[in-house]
Amino acid sequence: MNTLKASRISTAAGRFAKLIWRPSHLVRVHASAPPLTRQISMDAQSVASRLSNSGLLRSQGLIGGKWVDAYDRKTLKVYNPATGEVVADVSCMGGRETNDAISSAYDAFHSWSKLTAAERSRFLRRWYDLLIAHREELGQLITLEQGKPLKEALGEVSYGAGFIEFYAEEAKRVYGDIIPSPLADRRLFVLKQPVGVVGSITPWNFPLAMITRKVGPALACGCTVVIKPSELTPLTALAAAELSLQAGIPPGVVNVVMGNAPEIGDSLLASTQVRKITFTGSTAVGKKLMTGAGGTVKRVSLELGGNAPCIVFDDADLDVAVKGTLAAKFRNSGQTCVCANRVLVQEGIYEKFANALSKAVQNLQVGDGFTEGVVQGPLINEAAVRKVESFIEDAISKGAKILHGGKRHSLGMTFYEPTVISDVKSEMLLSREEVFGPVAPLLRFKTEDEAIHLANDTNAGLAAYIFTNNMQRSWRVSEALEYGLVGVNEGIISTEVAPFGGIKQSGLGREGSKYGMDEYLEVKYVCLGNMNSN
Ligand SMILES: NC(=O)c1ccc[n+]([C@@H]2O[C@H](COP(=O)([O-])OP(=O)(O)OC[C@H]3O[C@@H](n4cnc5c(N)ncnc54)[C@H](O)[C@@H]3O)[C@@H](O)[C@H]2O)c1
Ligand SMILES: O=CCCC(=O)O
Repeated sequence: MNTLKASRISTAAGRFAKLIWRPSHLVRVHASAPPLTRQISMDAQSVASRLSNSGLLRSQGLIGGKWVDAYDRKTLKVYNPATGEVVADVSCMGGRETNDAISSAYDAFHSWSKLTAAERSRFLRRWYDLLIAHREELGQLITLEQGKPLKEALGEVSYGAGFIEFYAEEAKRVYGDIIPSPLADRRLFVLKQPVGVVGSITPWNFPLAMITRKVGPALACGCTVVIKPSELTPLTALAAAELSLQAGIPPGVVNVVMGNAPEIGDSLLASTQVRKITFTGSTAVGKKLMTGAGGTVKRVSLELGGNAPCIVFDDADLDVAVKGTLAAKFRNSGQTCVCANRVLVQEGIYEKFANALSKAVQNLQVGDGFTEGVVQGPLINEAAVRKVESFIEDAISKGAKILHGGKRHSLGMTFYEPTVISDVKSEMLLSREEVFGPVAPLLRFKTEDEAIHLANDTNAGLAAYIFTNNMQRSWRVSEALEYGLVGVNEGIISTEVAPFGGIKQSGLGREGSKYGMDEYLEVKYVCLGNMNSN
């Protein structure tokens, strides 16, 4: 049995919370409440049995406030990627269950949207409190089905719950407008109203936060939701949904279906009752959904893949650049959409930076996310490892050199060695596509203009990072980068209070912050005429 130290975080001071990544973990730190530390001991099996006793290990879908099996009783298996063991059999649903979930959400919309903002806010706040009260179980569940180290998983729970807290507050700030009328006998108003039923489709890499980032603002605005989590990681979504019921959120406001993804997606797209699709995942699936939404002219928000450049200039502080790159690249074993995908290094600092990064990467401990000290978990599945292998083979065949790692880890399963690879060129797969694994490819550049050109030479436009001590350069380059998010001398920039989203083929719309509310609101213009009559 492993002994593990988990950081426990107070629920106070949420607004001042920020995400940080230390080589050893990702946690959300609260300004006024230092984390307490306590010992917990566990292995995957004892975690599963404890979760089962807590009532949070659910295996059925949630439709209209009831836990239901797939109508044909089919199930699908959820695996622990660190061990290959089956964690649970969950309902494998399809179109019929999705249609019922949509009807439940549609019925619930009429009453939920009519609550006062303060009432919806209180429901969300109670949900947030429960997510935080069950932080440890939720963190364990994330590690169990997704594989990330427990400390990172606990960080995700705080981050994910933060969206519910933030939007509990934001619910009360949906303001309309009064427009000065061009005609004396008219008054012009703008109302903001909820979009309606929202279909929310999410990936496996952040099993909680990618859901709460959508559902928080949707519920705050008065919308109801049908959630379709990834089939690889449905357990966290189901546990969060169970807590939404415990928070008193009325039946039908939150529904969860999972199983046959294309069938569920098609039902959501075809329904005229679903007024919006919000999707986080690959660009390929996002494009399909965007096309499909055209049939019923639904609103669409898309958070898609990235190809983040991390630019290290000669004038950067070497330690800051190495620490920031390590954080931006190796968080969740390289499996985040904002992970640095290409590290562009100016020629004057290239050798020093390559050596320092390789040295730092040697210290990243790989293993089961429940083992103390582990900072790199397994990749999600065999296909993910094969993708990394093929990208490395492609790069080596075209002249790149491995500085550290470069192969499967001796632990087997889907563990891959944290890798630094130099002499990467822009025509290699590592530069063209998202590797989604623990590989830092180093590319050399000479001038600022060349770095900007290389960085923008992609269809993606999600996150970019710059390391420089020159203030003017940091402004110039931030403005020139065709990306939705830019980190300057910082490798972890996500927080619920700031807008998150991409441009170009990385997506449409923003999540988090006050801007995240607009995605779930319609603007209605009301003209009040004949004002001069008695
Ligand atoms: N921009 C962001 O905020 C963000 C965040 C996390 C992940 N991502 C991206 O997600 C990708 C990794 O996640 P993934 O492998 O789960 O992506 P994916 O596109 O394969 O799957 C995402 C979700 O879509 C569902 N899906 C697949 N086919 C579908 C269909 N035809 N109709 C409806 N739903 C369908 C999946 O079951 C899953 O729930 C990466 O490209 C990553 O960059 C982006
Ligand atoms: O993988 C995408 C989300 C990562 C984040 O929110 O920082």
